[in-house]
Amino acid sequence: MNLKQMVGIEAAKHVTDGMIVGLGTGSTAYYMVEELGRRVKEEQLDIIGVTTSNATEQQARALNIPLKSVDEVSHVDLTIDGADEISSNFQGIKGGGAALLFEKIVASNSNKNIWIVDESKLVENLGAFPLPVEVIPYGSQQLLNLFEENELQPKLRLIDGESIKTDSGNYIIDLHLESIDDSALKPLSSWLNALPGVVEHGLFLDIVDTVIVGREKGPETIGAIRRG
Ligand SMILES: O=C(CO)[C@H](O)[C@H](O)COP(=O)(O)O
Repeated sequence: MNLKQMVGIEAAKHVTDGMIVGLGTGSTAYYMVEELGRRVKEEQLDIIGVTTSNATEQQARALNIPLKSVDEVSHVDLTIDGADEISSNFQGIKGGGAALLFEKIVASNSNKNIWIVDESKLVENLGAFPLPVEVIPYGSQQLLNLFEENELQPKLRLIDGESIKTDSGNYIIDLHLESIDDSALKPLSSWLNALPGVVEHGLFLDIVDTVIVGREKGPETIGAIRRG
């Protein structure tokens, strides 16, 4: 079993009958969704899933996990998702899979958030992983120019030479920050949120409660972290 599968299965143990569960996106969350699908089928686990991307929705539908949109539920009990980097203060970068907008909406409406990662995702300070910023196409060149002026080394994310489109039809600009001190995260988040054309960014601050880390010797659960 690989480390992503190990943490996916471990996290699924936190899901119990009657829960409304946010289903994350990515290669680690994939295993958690597979395990929930297995439990729905084999153990008649009674849950409602709220997906965070078209890809996860497709996977969950194929597994016959009952689904509702985030707008059809009163709350989400628990969301389980992957992450790209987690700092020593449990702040995170997400969006490597370009699903950050729906992921943040679902996470922000969840009573509890668990992130599942292999140990390579744990860092002292965020920033080695490029920070994704979701922007609407109109005016995106102006945002690229602004980020360039601010020495954030922006790169429009491309696939086969074309701008990738998120599930909402937006572009992703990746910022290359190298290392961001935790004290600079909130000002950076506020600055990005205030820019016209920016829809969302991949800084997930004070959101996670528990992290399950895949280590060679077995899964390790760390946290619980109180939201700020
Ligand atoms: O934020 C995400 C998608 O937008 C993913 O959760 C993140 O990129 C981690 O993915 P993986 O588990 O494949 O490493």
